[in-house]
This record gives sequence, structure tokens and C-alpha cells, in this order.
Amino acid sequence: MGETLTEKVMHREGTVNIGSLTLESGKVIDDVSLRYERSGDPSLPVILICHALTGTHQSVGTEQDPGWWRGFAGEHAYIDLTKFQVITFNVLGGCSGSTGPDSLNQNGEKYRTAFPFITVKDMVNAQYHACLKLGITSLHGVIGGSLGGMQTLEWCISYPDFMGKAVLLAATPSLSDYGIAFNRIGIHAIENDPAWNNGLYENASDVKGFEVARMVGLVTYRSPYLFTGRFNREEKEVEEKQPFYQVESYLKYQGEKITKRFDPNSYLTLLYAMNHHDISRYHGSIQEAAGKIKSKLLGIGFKGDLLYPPNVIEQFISYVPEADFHEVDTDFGHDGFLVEFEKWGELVKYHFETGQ
Ligand SMILES: CC(=O)SCCNC(=O)CCNC(=O)[C@H](O)C(C)(C)COP(=O)(O)OP(=O)(O)OC[C@H]1O[C@@H](n2cnc3c(N)ncnc32)[C@H](O)[C@@H]1OP(=O)(O)O
Ligand SMILES: N[C@@H](CCO)C(=O)O
Repeated sequence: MGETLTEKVMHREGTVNIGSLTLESGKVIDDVSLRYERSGDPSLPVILICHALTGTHQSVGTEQDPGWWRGFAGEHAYIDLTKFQVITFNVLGGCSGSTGPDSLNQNGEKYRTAFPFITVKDMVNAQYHACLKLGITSLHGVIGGSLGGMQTLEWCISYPDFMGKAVLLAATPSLSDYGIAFNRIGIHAIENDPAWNNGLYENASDVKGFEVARMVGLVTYRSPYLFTGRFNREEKEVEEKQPFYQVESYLKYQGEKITKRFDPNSYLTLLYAMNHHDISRYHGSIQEAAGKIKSKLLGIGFKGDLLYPPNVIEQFISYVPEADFHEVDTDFGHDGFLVEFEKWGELVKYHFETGQ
């Protein structure tokens, strides 16, 4: 099939039910479903793509409705769909079709804040069971950025014999105190907004604290250079007594936009899971955890990433038996893994396509 695949054959979405899932905490979530997207020839080796905080299972999408990594993954792209098929799950705890705070529990009511605390490892365990249900018995590779990178590391540690290679983008072996601090500002803004109403809000767009959470998050996902290059203190014309800058307008727009496409309780669930991310917590130390990684690992850091500094990724990579590191020169900072594929895509292509 390969190069003659049509969009219709290449792209399919579905929901897979994995039954009950026992969490790391010992709690059980009944009737767990994960929404997924599969692209490519089903006879080709599988690469699992793990999405970031507000991403979805729609990584490749279609020409009419492009996914968030379309262009990076596609026919003759850096993840080449003439050589591999890809699968992406919406994470456990997410809000794009997988079981999470906005989905219904056994009583037919939304979980909301009754949804349990979950870990990145729980997300990965759910994906492993979903792969088996879908008849996927091994993965050629796993790749992801940010929260997707955390999942990639947990995959390497939890299921070393199920997967081949791995690519870690813009993620460290644990979330830093600096990262937790910014997450706390977002959590505080949401949970202290009276409209959040202990998770019982009617509409996400009523929760203005969610807008604040996205605004502060977004500032940490970019860099000062990007904002200067883009906005350069330009003012927007508004009927206000004080000036209103384009960068403020941009942040305001992004704050409002998130409430139209994401669920605040889900956002909280994922932030709490990210805060907990630390691969040393059940292996003694980060060095010991790294030493157990069997996958050939490519780590990529993005210049100016405040949350997941490239030097921390580089140091971690030095502990992994078979691994390489590369730093990408970018003004985007952390969000570099979502853009400028021409700067780093060939590294990923080479990693997945060569050797064993
Ligand atoms: C359903 C889904 O969307 S699933 C996708 C899941 N999302 C993700 O995984 C996140 C991926 N995307 C991103 O993080 C970003 O879009 C990136 C990193 C890929 C690109 O970043 P950027 O180039 O900065 O674009 P970004 O999306 O932040 O901003 C552009 C938007 O801001 C708006 N904007 C730009 N300048 C201004 C301004 N001065 N005032 C108001 N709005 C502005 C643009 O009109 C554009 O609006 P649109 O999104 O409605 O088209
Ligand atoms: N920009 C990413 C979060 C940072 O990894 C997202 O919105 O999912």
C-alpha cells in the first residue's frame, strides 16, 4: 500500500474500552475508554505519538481538519507514513473523548472533581492496555513533547519489551519546582474562581480563572525573544484610558480560546499529574531509572525552555545507556516541539528509520 494510500484509508478514529483500570494509588476507574486516531497502513510498524497538555488524539488529522502534528507526521514527512503507521490516544483524564472528569461515571453523572488523582504512569498503563485491545503487540517507537515526553519516559521504564526506540522532546525526568510553581498559579486561579464552583460550573467559559491559567502557562511556553519579535511593544487601538498592547491582546485571546476547547477540571487533573512526574520516585534515583532504559533514546531540548531546560535533558540523556541529545536553536522556547519541524525533524526521522 504505502505511497498509494488515500486519506480515507490512512485516517481513522475510534474509541477503545479497556474495562477497569487500577491506578497507581490503588483506586479503580471502571469502564475506561480511550479515544484514538490511527493513520497509515495497518501492516506497517507502529509509532505511538503522545500529546501535550491541551493536545488531542488528532495528531495527523485530515487535509480538511489537520491534526496538531500534521506536517511532522504524514506521507514522506519526518514520521513517514509510507514507512510507519501512527497511533495517538487522548490521555486518560483528558477531555477529547477519553475517560476524564468531564465524562460520565457508572451512575450516568459527570465525574467532575470526583475523578481520582491520576499519574503519568496511569496514562501510559491505560494506553498499553488499549494497544493490546486494538491488536497492537509491539511499538516501533514512542515519541512526545512536554506531557507527551513524560509519557514517553514512563513508556520506556514501564514497558521496555513492548517498544523499540523513543524520542523525548522538551521534557525532563521530573518536573522542576519552577514548573510546579507556575502550575500552582494556574491551579490557584481556577480553584479560587467562584465560577469554578468546586468543579460544578455550567460552562467552561464562565471560569475566568481558567483564562488566567492559560495566559500564565502560555508565557512559560514561549520566550521573551518570540514576543519581542512578534509584538515589539505595539499598541492595539482601544477605547481605554491606558494603552493596551498587542501582546496583552494575544494573551487575552488565547485565554478565551482555551475555554472554548478544553475542560477546566480536566486541565486541573493533568496539571496535578504533571506536578507528580518524577521517574526516580520508584527507582531510587533518576540515574538508576535512566540506567534501566533499554530503548535507544533521542532527547531534544529547545533553547530558552524555562520549564524543561535543555541542559537538564542533556544531563539525563548522559545517564541513559544508548542515547543522543540535541538542542534546537529557536525563539519559541518550550513550544518549539510544535513548530519549525525543519530544524529538528530530520533527527527524528534518522532515529526512527536507521538501525535496530
Ligand atoms: C482542537 C485543537 O486545537 S487541538 C490542538 C491542541 N493544541 C495543541 O496541541 C497546542 C498546539 N498549538 C500551539 O501551542 C500553538 O498553536 C503553536 C505553538 C503550534 C503555534 O503558536 P503561534 O504561532 O504562537 O500561534 P498561536 O496559536 O499561539 O497564536 C495564533 C492565534 O493568536 C491570534 N493572535 C495573534 N496575535 C494576536 C493579537 N495581537 N491579538 C489577538 N489575537 C492574536 C491569531 O489570530 C491566532 O488565532 P487562531 O488560533 O484563532 O487562528
Ligand atoms: N502548548 C502546549 C503545552 C505545552 O507543552 C499545549 O497547549 O498543549
